[in-house]
Formats: sequence, C-alpha cells, structure tokens
Amino acid sequence: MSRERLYLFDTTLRDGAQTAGIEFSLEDKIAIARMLDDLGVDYIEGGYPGANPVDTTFFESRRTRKATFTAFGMTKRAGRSAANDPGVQGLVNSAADATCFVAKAWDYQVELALSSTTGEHLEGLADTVRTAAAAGKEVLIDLEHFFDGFKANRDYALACVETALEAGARWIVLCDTNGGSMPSEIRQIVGEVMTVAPGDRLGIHPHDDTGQAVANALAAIEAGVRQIQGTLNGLGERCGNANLVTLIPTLVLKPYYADRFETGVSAEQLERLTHISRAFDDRLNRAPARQAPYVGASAFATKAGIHASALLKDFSTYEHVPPESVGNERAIMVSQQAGKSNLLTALARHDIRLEKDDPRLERLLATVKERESRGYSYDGADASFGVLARRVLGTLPDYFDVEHYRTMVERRHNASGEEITVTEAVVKIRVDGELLMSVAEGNGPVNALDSALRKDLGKYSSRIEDLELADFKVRILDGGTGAVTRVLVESRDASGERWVTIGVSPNIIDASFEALYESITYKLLKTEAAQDSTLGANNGRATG
Ligand SMILES: CC(=O)SCCNC(=O)CCNC(=O)[C@H](O)C(C)(C)COP(=O)(O)OP(=O)(O)OC[C@H]1O[C@@H](n2cnc3c(N)ncnc32)[C@H](O)[C@@H]1OP(=O)(O)O
Ligand SMILES: CC(=O)C(=O)O
Repeated sequence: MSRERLYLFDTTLRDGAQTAGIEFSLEDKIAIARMLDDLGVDYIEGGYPGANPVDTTFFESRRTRKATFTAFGMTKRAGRSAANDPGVQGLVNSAADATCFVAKAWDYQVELALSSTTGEHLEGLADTVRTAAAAGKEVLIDLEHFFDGFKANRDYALACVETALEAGARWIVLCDTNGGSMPSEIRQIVGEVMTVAPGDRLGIHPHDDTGQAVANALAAIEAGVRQIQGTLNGLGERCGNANLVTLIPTLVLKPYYADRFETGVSAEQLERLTHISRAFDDRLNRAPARQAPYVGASAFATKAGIHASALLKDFSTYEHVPPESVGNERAIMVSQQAGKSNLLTALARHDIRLEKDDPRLERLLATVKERESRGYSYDGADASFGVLARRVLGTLPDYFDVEHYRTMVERRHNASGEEITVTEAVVKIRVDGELLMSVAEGNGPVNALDSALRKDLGKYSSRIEDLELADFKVRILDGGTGAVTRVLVESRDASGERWVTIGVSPNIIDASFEALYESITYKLLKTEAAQDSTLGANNGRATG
C-alpha cells in the first residue's frame, strides 16, 4: 500500500517562544534549529522577523540545512497594501524559504481585535499571500481561532480557507488557538473544510488547554489534514502546543499511522529523539519530565516486582514499543515494590552478578525496603543503590572515613557596614590511617562542605578532579516536628555521565553530607573500574 506524506511543522522557536518564562537567545535559536533539522522535521518556524532584535538577526541568514526555514508574521494591516506594509516586507525580505502569516478566522475577533470588517480582512489576507508568493516564498496561512470561528460563522471561516487557497497559499493551517476543542469537533469540522480544500493543502495547529493537543492532531490527520504543527516537549503559549516528541513516535511506530503515512523522520533519526528532548530541556535549564511519553526516564521504568519478573521473560509484557526505538532505556527500579527480579537487573546495571537464590540477595532486598521505609528512595538514586549494594555485599573498598565535620553560617557586617553572610566548613577524614583536615568557604553550608570534602582526599584527590555538582534537590517528608529531609545530589564528570545519590536525615546538612559522600564514593568506584579496565572485573573478584 503506498503511503501518503505527512509534513511536520515545528514552531518551538515561534509559539514555543510565547511560553511563560522562556526567552531564547540567538545562540539558543541556532542550536535548537540544528536539533530540529537533525530530527528530520519538514518546517522550522524560527520566529517573527521585525518583532525583536534576536528574531530579526536570526532571519538574516538561512539557519536550516534541510528543513524549510519559515518566518512568522501577521497579514498586512488595514489601510495599506502588503507591498507597503513594513511587517509583511520584513518577512518577505528575510532569508526565510517560507512565510507563515496569521489571519483571523473568527468574525467576532476581526471586529473586536482589529476594528475591521470580514471583507477588509479577507482582502488583506489575499493581498499578503499574493505579495509573498510573488516574491518567491512558499506561503502558509495560520487561520487563528479557526474552530471557534467555524462554530460562530461557518461561511466566513470557510471563506478564509478559500481565499487563501485562491491567492496561492501552499498550506492553510487550521488553528485551535484557545485549545478548547475536542477531538470529535476537530474531526467533524476538518471533514467540512475538506469540502472546499484538499487535505494535502491543510494543516492543524492545536493548543493543549484540555490536554488533548496530540489527540486533536491525530483526529485532524484521520479526517484528512497532512501538515501537523507542534513543538519540542510541547512548549507553547499557556498550556503549550501539540508535543512533537509524543506525536512523532506515534506516527512512525504505531501501525495505524505508519501503514498509511510517512514522515521525514527515519528510524535512525527517531533513535535520537530521547537525546534531543533532553538536550532541549538542558538548554532551557529545566529537568526533563520523568513521565514524558516515550522519552521520559520513567517511560520504560518498571517498579513492581511481578512486572519485572514477566518483563525479563518478554519485554513486550509491559512495554508498548521497544525503548531503543526512541533512544530511551529500560529501567527496572529498586524500591519497596521490588522483588528479586528488579534487584538482579539493577545489580547487573552496576556489573554485579548474583544468582537468584544467593542469600545475600534477600539481605539486600530487606535493607532496601527497610531504608525506603525511612525515607530513602533508590529509584531516582541509582548511584546510591550501587554503593549500598556493594556495602551490603561486603565489596565496597574502604576509601576514606569521615572523622568529623562542622559547618558554620555567620551573618555579620563587613568593614563598609554591609550585611554579609559567611559560610565555612571543616572536614576531617582519614585515608589509609592518615588524618587530613580541610577548611573551605562556600555560598552556603552544602557548597562549603562539598568544597572541604573534596579539597584533600589524599591519594584519591586526582581521581575526583573532574567531579562537579550538577543539581541539588531537597524534599521534606512528613511535615511537622518529626520531619525527615531527603536530599538528592546530581553529579557529573568530564565523561558526561551524570549520577544521583541520596541522603536522608532529620537534619538537612547531615542528609546533604551523606549524598555528597556517596557521590564521591561512586566516582571513586567508577574511576577504579576504569583503572581496572572494567567494573565487572573488579566486582567479579570482589563478589565472586
Ligand atoms: C495566536 C498567536 O499565537 S499569533 C502570534 C502572536 N505572536 C506575537 O504576537 C509575538 C510577537 N509579536 C510582537 O512582538 C508584537 O506584537 C509585534 C512587534 C509583532 C507588533 O507590535 P505592535 O505594533 O506593538 O502591535 P501589538 O502587539 O499591539 O498588536 C496589535 C496590532 O496588530 C494588529 N493585528 C493583530 N493581528 C493581526 C492580523 N492577523 N492581521 C493584521 N493585523 C493584525 C492589530 O490590529 C493591532 O494593530 P494596530 O497596532 O495598528 O492597532
Ligand atoms: C497562530 C497561532 O499560534 C494560533 O492561532 O494558536
């Protein structure tokens, strides 16, 4: 069966830039356009030339290698021709291959927001499309508020579609601007639009205000549209746009769509999806959503013991697609819900191999469950699990002992009379019988402790030189006077590996110290493995 082409249009750099709290720099835009090009989307809407200096500079040269480089803007303003409208000319004279103009498909909005008439707006739409097409641009029209407009005044909404088509627009994009439409409405209204325009000239731009932007995009495809607009990780105004990171694997991997349609994303490109989604979040300086479909850290994570047991016999028992198809990984977690199957898989991740009937496994499982009942949580702190497992199995090298530590926070006035806070930490450790004392200042007690702990690790110092703290999270469990603090520390090193360790205590400094201590211990285990060529060889000797 020959498949129809579906076109993917990314608007991360335009609608995504309208997300509260997001501000892209020029460097961000260049890097994100590269990611999207690598992913294989067909169109990259880079912003609005003329609206701000970043977007104007971005459109001074072509920023995509393969994707159609698209500029966004509004149709000409009333009272002037498109040829004399600086906004329209800003797009036409930019380095974009295509221009996407927004016009209003709801009569009420034309009258209210533009103080204009539907006749005048249709004329402006046609003039804008013709002007950009005559300048050699591929032209798209975003019909804002299309679905609400269709419900209010069907004839005017359809007239917008017909006018754009006749003027030479390549694509007419039906926008669910307020994001309130239901999939059944999208399917029905697209069906009616198909009486005046073919599906291969129609696109959909759904917003996620009812959490159904992806469902609405799929409903529109099923009804006939052949261009889908969305963003990386669902960024976008208010609740966001259709999430392309969810839509793309659905279109490529699910037989209903894969049998009928092809996209520009190959199987190899799909395998980079998880990396692209997380690299994008890194650039936005935010933690990736663990439960994101397909690409989240929990998307293929199994916590329940009985699930893990079946999963190890056949992965399809608890996975709807193979994690590697989207570049993600299977994770079998260790927790209070775990059984021995989870534990064996988690141990294998640390190159520790035990038989299922090894009595040490029972002891480790009991230790994990007992610690989780006190507030530890190993499913997000795999490095601490590796350290704990070796400790319980008796194979953790005795790198260093902490004899004593102290932190001090002092608020005082400096010589100029300004209020300042000074933080200091002292750590005494013993390495091979030798007592080492370090003192460090920091911008807070945890930072000072971290610096002091790492300042002098004796013969191990060179092995932790590239260790860095990447993130630090504190959670108070059970509020009230008996509260317990859980600290998660994320560390990284020059190899690019990141690992998470945990500390739990009624005292936040103690909990932080434990997590820092385990991070260093994990790093020493890691470097030992590298020195011994494999951690497995090391464990084999130790646990054998
Ligand atoms: C649904 C969407 O997401 S559409 C995308 C919206 N995105 C953005 O607006 C982001 C970038 N926008 C901007 O930076 C600014 O709005 C600019 C630079 C483009 C324009 O700024 P300003 O000139 O100050 O206009 P302002 O932001 O107040 O927008 C209102 C103007 O746009 C006009 N307008 C709005 N939509 C349209 C349209 N589809 N066609 C023609 N004119 C329009 C209004 O009539 C009004 O014109 P007026 O200033 O002559 O009265
Ligand atoms: C154009 C656009 O972003 C919208 O209507 O939602």
